Parts: sequence; C-alpha cells; structure tokens
Amino acid sequence: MQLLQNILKDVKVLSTQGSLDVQVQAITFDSRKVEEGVLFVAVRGAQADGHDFISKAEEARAVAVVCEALPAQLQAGITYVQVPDSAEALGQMASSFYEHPSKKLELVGVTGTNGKTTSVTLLHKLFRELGYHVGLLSTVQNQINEEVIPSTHTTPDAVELNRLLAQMVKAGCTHCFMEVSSHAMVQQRVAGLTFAGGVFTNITHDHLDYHGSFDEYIKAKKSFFDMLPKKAFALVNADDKRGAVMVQNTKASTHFFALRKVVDFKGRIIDNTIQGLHLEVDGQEIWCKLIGAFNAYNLLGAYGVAVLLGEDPVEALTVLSSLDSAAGRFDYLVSDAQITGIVDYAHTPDALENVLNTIQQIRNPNQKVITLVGCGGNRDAAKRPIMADIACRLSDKVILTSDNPRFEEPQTILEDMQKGVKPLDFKKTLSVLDRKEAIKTACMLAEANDIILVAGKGHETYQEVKGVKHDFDDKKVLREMFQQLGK
Ligand SMILES: CC(=O)N[C@H]1[C@@H](OP(=O)(O)OP(=O)(O)OC[C@H]2O[C@@H](n3ccc(=O)[nH]c3=O)[C@H](O)[C@@H]2O)O[C@H](CO)[C@@H](O)[C@@H]1O[C@H](C)C(=O)N[C@@H](C)C(=O)N[C@H](CCC(=O)O)C(=O)O
Ligand SMILES: Nc1ncnc2c1ncn2[C@@H]1O[C@H](COP(=O)(O)OP(=O)(O)OP(=O)(O)O)[C@@H](O)[C@H]1O
Ligand SMILES: N[C@H](CCC[C@H](N)C(=O)O)C(=O)O
Ligand SMILES: [Mg+2]
Repeated sequence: MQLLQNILKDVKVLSTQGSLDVQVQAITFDSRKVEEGVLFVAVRGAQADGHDFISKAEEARAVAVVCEALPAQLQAGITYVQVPDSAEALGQMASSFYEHPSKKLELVGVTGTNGKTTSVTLLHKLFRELGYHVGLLSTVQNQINEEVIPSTHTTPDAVELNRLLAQMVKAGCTHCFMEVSSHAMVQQRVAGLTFAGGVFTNITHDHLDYHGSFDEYIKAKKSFFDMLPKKAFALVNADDKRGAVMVQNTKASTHFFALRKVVDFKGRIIDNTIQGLHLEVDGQEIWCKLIGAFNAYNLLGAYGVAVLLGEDPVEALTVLSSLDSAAGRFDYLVSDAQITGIVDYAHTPDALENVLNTIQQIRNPNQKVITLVGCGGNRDAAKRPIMADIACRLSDKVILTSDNPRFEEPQTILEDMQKGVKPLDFKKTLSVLDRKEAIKTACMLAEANDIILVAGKGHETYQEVKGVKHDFDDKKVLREMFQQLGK
C-alpha cells in the first residue's frame, strides 16, 4: 500500500482532479484486474486502448485513474491524473510503488536479437558461483537464486517486473540479470528502472511485423542505451555493424567486446568442436562447454559484465569455463544408433544460420545433416522463406513443419516457407505439417552418425494452437522416436 502522491513523485503530471492523499492498494493496466482501492492506468496498446476501459475500472471501484485523455464525465470519489505518456508513467509509478528495487541491486539488462537468454543465464550462473544472491528475468524462466518463477514474456510488464525485483531485494539479491526485448522498449516496460549496465549482443532480422521496419527495430534497441544513466556501463559487441550506433547517444561509459577487433574485451576462437569451445580471452586460454562460435560472443559478453562489475577476471573465466548452456540452446542427445539430435531455439534467420554453420564446422564429412524447422504464427512472416532457404543451403535434408501456429493456418505458414525453397533444393525438402510426425520422419531418415537439428522451439514445452497450449517438448519427442524406431 502506498500514498498516491508518493507514487506520482517521478511522473510528469499535466493535471489532477481529486485528492492525491489516498492509499493505493495495487497498480494495474488491465481493467479486468481492478478491485476496490486499485489504481488503473489507461495505456494505448497494439490491439486496444486502455482509455476505452476507464468506465469498467470506475465500476470496479478503482481509487484512481491515470490516463492521457480524461473521460468526459468524472466520477466522484475517484482521483484522475492526466499524464503525457501513460506507459512511461506506469513504469515510473510501478518503481515508486515497490520502493525502487532496481536501485537496491546491480541491475544489468541484455538486449539484441539473439543471445539474450544465453547471456543472462550465464551471468546468473556465474554470479551464483561467485557467491552472490542473484535474480534472473528471462524468456525461459525467472529465478531468485535457485527458486524458479515461471515466465510469460522475455521482459515482464512494468508492474510484474518491479514486483519481482522487490522480491529479489527482499531475498537479499545483490544482482539481477534481465533480458530487455525490443517490445519492452517500445512499450516502456523498463521505464523508471535504474540500470547498472546494459549489453548489446547483435541485431538481425526479427519482429519486423511489430516494428514495421528494420530502422524502427534498431531505434527500439538503441533507446535502451539512451536511457542508461551516467554511472552505468554500456557493453557492446563491436563485431556487429550496428554496435557503434547503439551507444551513439548514451550517457553511460562505453566498452566493447569482439572476436574480430582489438577492443576492451578481446576473444579468439582456437577450436570449436562438439566437446565445446577452446578460447583465448584477454590473453588467457580456456575451455568452455558451450558449443558454437556465437557462444564465444555470449561468453565474452558475460566475462565483460563480470569485469565491469568489479569481479576478478581470472576467477570469472574459470567459472565461465565450467558452465552449461541454457535449456534448449544447442541442447543435444546421442541415440543408441549414434545419431545426434540437437534441439535449438533458433527461430530467426540469423540464429538458424549460426547453428547450422556450427554444425557444419563440427561434423565430419560422412555425417548427414537433417534439419527440421517451422515458423511461428502471428509473428514476422517475412522470415519464413528466408529460414527455409537457409535450412536448405546448410543441410542435406530439410523437413519443413509447424512451430506454434497460434491463430494462423499451419498450412499457410508452411506454404510461406516453401516459397523460399529453390528449385534445385526441391528434392531434398519434405513438408510434414504435424511436428511429431516430422520428428519421426527425421529419425526414420537418419542413419548412424547423422545429425538431426530440431530448430525453433528450444526449451518450450508446448505447442500453441488457436490459443491452447498443448504439451509438446522437442527433446522428449526426439528421445521417444529414437526409442520407438529402435535407433
Ligand atoms: C504485441 C504486444 O507485445 N503486446 C503486449 C502489450 O499488450 P497491448 O498493450 O498491445 O494490449 P492490448 O490488447 O492492445 O490492450 C491495450 C490496453 O488495454 C488494456 N485492456 C484491454 C482489455 C480490457 O478488457 N481491459 C483493459 O484494460 C490492456 O491491459 C492494455 O493495457 O502489453 C501487454 C502487457 O505488458 C503484453 O502482455 C502484451 O504481450 C503480448 C501477449 C505478446 O505476445 N507479446 C510478445 C510479442 C512479446 O512481448 N514478446 C517479447 C519478446 C520478443 C523477442 O523474442 O524478442 C517479450 O518481451 O516477451
Ligand atoms: N550471440 C549469438 N549470436 C547469434 N545467434 C545466437 C547467439 N546466441 C544464441 N544464438 C542462437 O539464437 C538462439 C536463441 O538464443 P537465445 O535464447 O539466447 O536468444 P534470445 O535473444 O534470448 O532470443 P529471444 O528473443 O527469442 O528470447 C539460440 O538457440 C542460438 O541458436
Ligand atoms: N520470443 C519469441 C519466441 C518465438 C518462438 C517460436 N517458437 C515461435 O513461436 O515463433 C517471439 O515472441 O517471437
Ligand atoms: Mg530470450
């Protein structure tokens, strides 16, 4: 419970009607969650406009309404606060309501198209091993030390975010590592937070359905670095051609990591095998369990963060070399018949290309690569033909299938993907709509020593069809099929 006037401390207010000296029980931006004493914030969204639900909030006896446009008729006993930007105000108010938890720990955000989950998971594990109490906010799961709290978004909404941070502070956490998605930046889910640091991994094609253009997508990522305070650090992948742009206007101190340039945190891949990566980092040689050149970037970024937060470089590297990857990221099993099945969350063209290039680098010439891939429904459709083409270019056999169709027709998504298959690749490509059948087909086609890549869903334990999440776990199905087929 907090006084409204305290909650509004950091908010730009245009006008108020009614008393600010009232107690607020909770904050919500969803009229369906309003109860007596709750503050309702009307936010304009992608589908609906929260302003259309102010009357619902009034009926449910909200104590106050924060909005950009006041309703024509104001209700007695409710306080109205007009602000220029509701989404920004929501973030600031959520921070104040939970007493600024982000100022009470070292909060580091990671943004970029790929590598966010891997980076924050590595950082969480690293700082746990270094002896700290640590929080994690990620696509796969949220964590307070070892306690797992299910996650629904890559970046939670402002209220949930501050609530989780407050819980972390209460549990004694000194650090929290979180993913900052581009959606979160546009929707200002992190407004009002105080970051100790920000990391940029890379930027490639994704989410153009939401952002409209690649420039807008870049702007969304850049806005994270624009909001960092002077005391914070910005750590950027210098090998990404947009790296410099990200920190063009930041007040934070800028630092770079790279494999191909001489910068603050410099790495070199000595060897990249199925057993892991042999790296040289700042002149020190280490073996890491993670596989794939792209993971050299994730490891280097995590190392840079640790050093910038004051950890001993040698100790940080020693711990990093012992860590496993996040669930569903180059997660593999080997069947009785010596077929390697790899489950990976690659659901963007860049990620798919990286994973397949890695497989090409570590396989021996007589191992066939069979790739199974689909694309999600109600998400960026432009990536569908591109991903099919990449799969064909870098595999011996391709099975196109369904990912999470959501509210789209699975067959239509598949047809969008098929448009990317070049005539020369027709004969190596199959389409099997049902993902389970598709995995079975891959297992049937595979012979001893071959490699099957099951891409796109990684750690997900469901398949989302028309609003219903059906149990589905790529790794489990893969294991089942190997058993069923006696392979
Ligand atoms: C497109 C998108 O990102 N939508 C997010 C957004 O919803 P929205 O603001 O667009 O919602 P809306 O339906 O237009 O409604 C507008 C407002 O009216 C309110 N409302 C609506 C109905 C009602 O009866 N009463 C009411 O008050 C809503 O609460 C909302 O405040 O804000 C909501 C609250 O924060 C999010 O839950 C929701 O995520 C949806 C479910 C989603 O699927 N988002 C994905 C795309 C996403 O955010 N992904 C990124 C990761 C992407 C990556 O891989 O990098 C993430 O961070 O998870
Ligand atoms: N640094 C990287 N550069 C390019 N590709 C990467 C990198 N790290 C991981 N990948 C690939 O991208 C996939 C997704 O990785 P990860 O889950 O870490 O990214 P993310 O940014 O959290 O993605 P999302 O936005 O979907 O949550 C991995 O399965 C892997 O194939
Ligand atoms: N965080 C990503 C998840 C995509 C996962 C993939 N399996 C799909 O359903 O498209 C998104 O919201 O776009
Ligand atoms: Mg993620």
